[in-house]
Amino acid sequence: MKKIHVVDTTLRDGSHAIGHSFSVEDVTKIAQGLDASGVELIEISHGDGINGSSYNYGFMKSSEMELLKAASKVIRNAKLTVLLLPGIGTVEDLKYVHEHCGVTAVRVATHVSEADISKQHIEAAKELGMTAVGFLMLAHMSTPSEIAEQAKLMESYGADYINIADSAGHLLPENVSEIIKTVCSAVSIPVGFHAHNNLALAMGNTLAAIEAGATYVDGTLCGLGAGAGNTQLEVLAGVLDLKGLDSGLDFYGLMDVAKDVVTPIMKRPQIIDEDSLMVGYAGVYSSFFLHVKRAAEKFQLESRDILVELGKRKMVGGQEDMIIDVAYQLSQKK
Ligand SMILES: CC[C@H](O)CC(=O)C(=O)O
Ligand SMILES: [Mn+2]
Repeated sequence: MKKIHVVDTTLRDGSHAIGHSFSVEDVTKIAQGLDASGVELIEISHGDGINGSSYNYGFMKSSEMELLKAASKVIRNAKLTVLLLPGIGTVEDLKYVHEHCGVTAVRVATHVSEADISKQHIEAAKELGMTAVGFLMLAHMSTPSEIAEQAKLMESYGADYINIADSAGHLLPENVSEIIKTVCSAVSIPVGFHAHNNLALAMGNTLAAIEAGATYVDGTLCGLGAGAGNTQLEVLAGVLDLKGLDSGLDFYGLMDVAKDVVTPIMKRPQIIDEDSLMVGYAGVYSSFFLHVKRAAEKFQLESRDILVELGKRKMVGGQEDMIIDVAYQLSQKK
């Protein structure tokens, strides 16, 4: 039976969907449920990675360190993981969460064409004895062979696996297949995939990635995540089982945590509304979703007009402050 390693990012990507407002109690219950249900890596951070709590990205309700410490007390088997975007998070932050918060894995995320900025963070993680993952964001913005070159760089820094992120939820299954196949043949480490559901393709694209050779896949309980959310973890557990793939997940256990713990925390149903559909269609970073909604309200614009403009300008993660600028410019033209 083919082994599929499942990574949960409810407590990281999911935090984009609830304005980074997880409490210590939420994290404790969710991490405990995920660990007991066989999830291998549990990612907990601000939605934009460690140290993301700021005016630009949105402030967290509870401190990241507090949340990580609470999770590390209840996790028995899974690797407590953080996301780190070089420049937002630093090597010092990584050392701190490793030494004081029980973090044993890090996913170092860069824009799809900027793998070179992950070198010092991946190397530092390996020196600390941690699992290090190279995470390439906004995969639709590069060609499969360009992505493979970037993946090779991350492999050369010591990454244990490469994760390809369809951050805008813009890729079609055929695109995902081509990217994953090309990356798998370029590197000799495992390849993973992170989907967003803006075009209702998160599950389909995750299966296309597995078919093409990915052995690590991301999911979130209730699909909680940026834009229309991520691949719904409890559904994924059932689907992998039906496909005869070994994920080691407890399907019923995940359904219970989703229903009893995550659903009551959700601020809105994780659906594909007009705004998230346009995020996917225009190829915009899913994490921009709530920032755009707020800018649209402020300048009395339609979110879709802002999103199309952001797509045209090929805006990338880290340019959240530019959303207000673009909205202001559009309001002046009106
Ligand atoms: C800002 C980090 C980003 O949300 C990482 C991620 O999940 C993605 O690129 O999809
Ligand atoms: Mn994401």
